[in-house]
Amino acid sequence: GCLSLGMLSAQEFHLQPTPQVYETLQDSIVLPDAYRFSADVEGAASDAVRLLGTLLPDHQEKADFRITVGVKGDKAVRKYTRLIPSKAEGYYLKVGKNEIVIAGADARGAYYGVQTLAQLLTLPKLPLVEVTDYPDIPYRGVVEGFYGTPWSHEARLCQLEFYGRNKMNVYLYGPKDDPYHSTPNWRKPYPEREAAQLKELVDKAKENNVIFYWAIHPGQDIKWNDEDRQNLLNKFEKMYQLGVRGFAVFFDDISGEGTKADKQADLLNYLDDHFVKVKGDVEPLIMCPTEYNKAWSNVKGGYLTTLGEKLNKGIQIMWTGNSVIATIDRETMDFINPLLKRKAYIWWNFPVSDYVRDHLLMGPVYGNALDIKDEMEGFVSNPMEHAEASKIALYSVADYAWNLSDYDSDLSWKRAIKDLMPQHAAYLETFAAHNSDLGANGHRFRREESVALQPALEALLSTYEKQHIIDEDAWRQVNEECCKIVTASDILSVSQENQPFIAEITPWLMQFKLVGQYGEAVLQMMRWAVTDKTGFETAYEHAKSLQLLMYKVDTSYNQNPYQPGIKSGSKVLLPTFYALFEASVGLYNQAYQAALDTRAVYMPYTWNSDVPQLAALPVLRKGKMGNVSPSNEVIRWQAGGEALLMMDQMRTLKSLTVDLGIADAPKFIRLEITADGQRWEAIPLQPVNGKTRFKAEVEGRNVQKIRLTNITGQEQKVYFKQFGFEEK
Ligand SMILES: CCCCCN1[C@H](CO)[C@@H](O)[C@@H](O)[C@@H]1CC(=O)NC
Repeated sequence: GCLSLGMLSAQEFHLQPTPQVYETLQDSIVLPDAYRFSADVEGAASDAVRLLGTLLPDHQEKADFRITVGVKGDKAVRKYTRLIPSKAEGYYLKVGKNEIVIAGADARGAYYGVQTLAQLLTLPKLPLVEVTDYPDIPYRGVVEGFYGTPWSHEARLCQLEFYGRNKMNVYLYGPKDDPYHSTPNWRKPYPEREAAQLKELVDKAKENNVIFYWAIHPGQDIKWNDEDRQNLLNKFEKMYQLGVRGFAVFFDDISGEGTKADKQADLLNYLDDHFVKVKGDVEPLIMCPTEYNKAWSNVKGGYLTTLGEKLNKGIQIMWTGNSVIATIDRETMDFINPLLKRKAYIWWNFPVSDYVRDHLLMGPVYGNALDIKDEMEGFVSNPMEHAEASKIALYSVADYAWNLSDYDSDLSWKRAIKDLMPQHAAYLETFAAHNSDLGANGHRFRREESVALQPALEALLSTYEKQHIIDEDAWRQVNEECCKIVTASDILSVSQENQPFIAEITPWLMQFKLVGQYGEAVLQMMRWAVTDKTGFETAYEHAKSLQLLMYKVDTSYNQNPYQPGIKSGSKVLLPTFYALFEASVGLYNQAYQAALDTRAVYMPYTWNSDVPQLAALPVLRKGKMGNVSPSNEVIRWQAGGEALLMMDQMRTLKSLTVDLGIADAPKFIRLEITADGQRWEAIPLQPVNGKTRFKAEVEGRNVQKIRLTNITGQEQKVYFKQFGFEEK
């Protein structure tokens, strides 16, 4: 089941999202167990009344305490009319000595007033308050629009409850890898089971006052003809019969015919005129353009202006910002709104991680401007495929979109963590603080990481590298944090507080613990590098073993074909420990005339050669790929000269490529592999591109070593352009 709201103490209590106006008197009441109730239960406040019913005991006619719930215009709240904000989804909430009043500007406003009361009721005593509240951004929520494993049905049900509690009113169903959402099966109705699940989601959304939008992604193969127009109408009709009352058409990430603005506009206007307007009880249509960010748009080409001019005014148009992954500011909105001739509906690509799948994005939501509440029609977040882990960011997106000017990213982040795991919040904060950056990525979008520890890490490293001395205060802080990391990882990994969440992050918890232990070992190495030879050597062995353990986690879990593996503390923490490892080994080697391997990152591959110019080339590993860094000089490869690539253990290969810059390499260089280090087998080099690149057929072969030998009996001049392989 989904998580219920944790009990918070009064002083750390904070309403979520932050209300526009919140007055609290220093007094509080104990809610009586009997109260008189007045509301138009059949009226617009029915959702609010139902939710209230789950929070309070049944009411009784004869009682002094009065609870009133209504929507502007209802008799029950007539006398509060001027206190109700005249803003969509606004509400007035009062907790007085003898009464509670919840008066909504509309149905959802009344519901949100009860959600706020629900939070107040988690306090030990109910404070006397007056809240006048409403959302800055009309549409706030989530677009499940990522590539990767779509969220499970259970995860979605939990999400919808979370949105209700956090006053998010939008969930857009659009998982890129759902075959019935996108090409080629968008024309087909959902099979029985999926249809039933969607209906359940629609009902759950309604229960939580969330508009469930079903999105279709037809652009890759849509034909601009009556047949496909009818196919789309039919599919929408099917979804309408399942209860869907919100529809979207996504034209993102497509190519070809489907990208034409005028055709897209005609289709959408048709759907608007012949479906949305005909039904009468369907939300305004949402569309995602093909040019959905500034970097990918060509204003002169007229795509955006065509949409802006042609699309019916009521249709909402999505936008991700100045690039696919970007924070949103005034300049962003000043660019796009005039082109669309309406306020853009922001599709914010965070915390989506489908382009950095080996990283979790658990850090604060920051960087979006606080002064643009009047420039956006909507603000929805595209999350990670990890539903529970995404809640930290989503909590803050809800906070931001409801009340921009009061938004505080760090306070919101801390509250999000407490909301997700009230009991183990401190441990989760340790984990989230160091698992927030994306690593290098094609979108060049980065996030801060290990912010609180950074000064100590920097002090420790610079002092040690420059003066070979230990900054004791920094050393202590870092050591304390490493200890917290190890503790937090273990406690979280067995926490029963939110098991679906722990299941999502377990591989990262394993890695995070190893990072903490590695830090501890490296700190010991620093301590003993020149003072305790055996102590250092033990710590060194331990650090090396931890490097191998981290490598094993990184190559065993989450082996997706995009960004395989499990990265943790990847931006600041681990790189600092690597640097301290190398520095301390350097000091030790100097102090004891030793030659310990200073390489910090576990490397399963070793390269050496008796060809002088080849010997020094570094070997690199990325996931399952290994390659020797190319050389851009002419290599004088002596007769019989060899180059050897050795694995730390037997490994199964998938492919191997060689390019020596000469077309007849097979005549000069023999390539051999061995599984046991004794028996070698020559593998023919087959031309790949008819030029100088060759591949060796090694698919499925178990290999311990790979050898390249100059068999011509005389020196050869070649280029070492490529020597790479991929493990299975
Ligand atoms: C080639 C696709 C690049 C951009 C794709 N972005 C997201 C980030 O990876 C991905 O989740 C996909 O759904 C989304 C498309 C998008 O941003 N649409 C407005």
